[in-house]
Amino acid sequence: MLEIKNLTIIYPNGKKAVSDLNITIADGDLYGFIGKNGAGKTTTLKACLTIHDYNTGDILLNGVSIKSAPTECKKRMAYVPDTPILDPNLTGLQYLNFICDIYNVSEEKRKQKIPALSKQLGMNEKLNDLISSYSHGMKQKISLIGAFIHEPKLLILDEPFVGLDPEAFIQLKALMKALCASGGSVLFSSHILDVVEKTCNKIAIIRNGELIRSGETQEILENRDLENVFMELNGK
Ligand SMILES: Nc1ncnc2c1ncn2[C@@H]1O[C@H](COP(=O)(O)OP(=O)(O)OP(=O)(O)O)[C@@H](O)[C@H]1O
Repeated sequence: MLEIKNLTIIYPNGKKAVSDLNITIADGDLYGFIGKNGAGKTTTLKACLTIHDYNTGDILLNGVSIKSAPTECKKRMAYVPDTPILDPNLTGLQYLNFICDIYNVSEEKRKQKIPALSKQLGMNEKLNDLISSYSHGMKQKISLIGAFIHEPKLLILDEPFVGLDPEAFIQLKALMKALCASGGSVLFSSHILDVVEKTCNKIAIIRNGELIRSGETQEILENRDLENVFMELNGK
């Protein structure tokens, strides 16, 4: 379980990007995080990974502050940013083995998971190519494989569907659901409201750094579609 409690983040230039934010992601939750450009999604997600510091409030993973045990917490999480930064001089396979080394994934598990995930996301024939030769979507896919490969308890994804082809799009949704069904959880930001509405059991909506709605998808929708709810909550 991840608890974001009264989180406030102010950038050094004085910009308050996140203000007194509270979100709880329980085991099994597939949690969609939505808001307009600049609402504070990426800043919040990066804080969960200790990439960004926070001014007040706290973020707890299974009751432990990520600030007090950052390495332990990060071992249980995976993160794919909206634009993955990868070493262009590695092949896809070398990158995946590097990730497996960091997370202590056994040889046996690698042999099973690398081909399976690569096939699922359509990268099996590209693994021996250099990352420098990959398109944006391929970089996205290899990063996603690297995130799923060590079976994180919590997967955090920033705009994961951008740039994926339709098949990978469908497979990613299946992988996310499977992770949640096995007791893990996923928190992801997206501007694709249709996917959030149909995939997530919970949704949080942020505006100008403040949480304006969160909870069970069905309760938020109340028989409307998410586009209407989103527009209404944003005063449109
Ligand atoms: N390094 C920074 N220094 C100062 N302000 C920043 C910095 N990074 C982001 N911001 C500001 O913080 C606010 C939140 O930005 P953030 O990137 O978290 O938004 P977002 O919801 O992820 O947006 P998008 O949907 O466009 O990706 C914005 O007003 C943005 O301009």
